[in-house]
Amino acid sequence: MGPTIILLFSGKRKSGKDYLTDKLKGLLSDKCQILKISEPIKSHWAKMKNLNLDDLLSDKEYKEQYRLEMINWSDEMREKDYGCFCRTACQNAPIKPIWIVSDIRRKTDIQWFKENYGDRIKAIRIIADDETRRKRGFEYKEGIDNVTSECDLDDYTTWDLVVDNGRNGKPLEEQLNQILELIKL
Ligand SMILES: Nc1ncnc2c1ncn2[C@@H]1O[C@H](COP(=O)(O)OP(=O)(O)O)[C@@H](O)[C@H]1O
Ligand SMILES: C[C@@](O)(CCOP(=O)(O)OP(=O)(O)O)CC(=O)O
Repeated sequence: MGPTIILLFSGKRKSGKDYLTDKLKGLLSDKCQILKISEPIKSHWAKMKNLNLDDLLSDKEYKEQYRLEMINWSDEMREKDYGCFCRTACQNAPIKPIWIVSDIRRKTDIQWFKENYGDRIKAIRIIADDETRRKRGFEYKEGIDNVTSECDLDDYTTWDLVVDNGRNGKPLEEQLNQILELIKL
């Protein structure tokens, strides 16, 4: 059976993917499950390097030390099987009416979900101005912020919804209601 709708969230570092999806989870409660494509990547890295997985999964600075090597390793894996991390994230997920995937980063992520879940998916882009991102702790890094991991969806145009979570954004409640409207369609 699987979920009836899958919300795919994409956005640059510190745009607010985890923030908004956590708030959404608070509204949808046990009708939804948050999935992270980065979870299997970070689990592998935590095991390989004996790292703290909870800290890797948090928004702490800790994960930034390992981001580049996780990007490079995971890109090598995707070369062989572009949906490997999407598949792992989904196969471990409990079946709920709504899945929220909080960290879509590549066109191949969207491609895999379209191939496997068809018209049940809704793609949502979260944007935030650089000043706001910087206030949230973002620092531009060459080799991180100018590569596929952060840029592959910059030219993707067929979003079901774009949410501005920056200084020009609507109040949080309005942002969340826009997303909930997608679920009703
Ligand atoms: N609208 C907002 N209001 C207040 N704090 C926010 C908002 N959006 C994001 N944040 C905070 O900014 C930081 C980065 O947000 P996060 O969701 O972790 O970004 P991302 O997952 O896109 O990297 C977090 O500390 C989060 O709590
Ligand atoms: C190797 C990664 O999966 C690490 C992703 O870590 P997070 O999902 O924690 O990133 P942000 O929340 O945007 O800061 C990125 C990738 O290219 O797959």
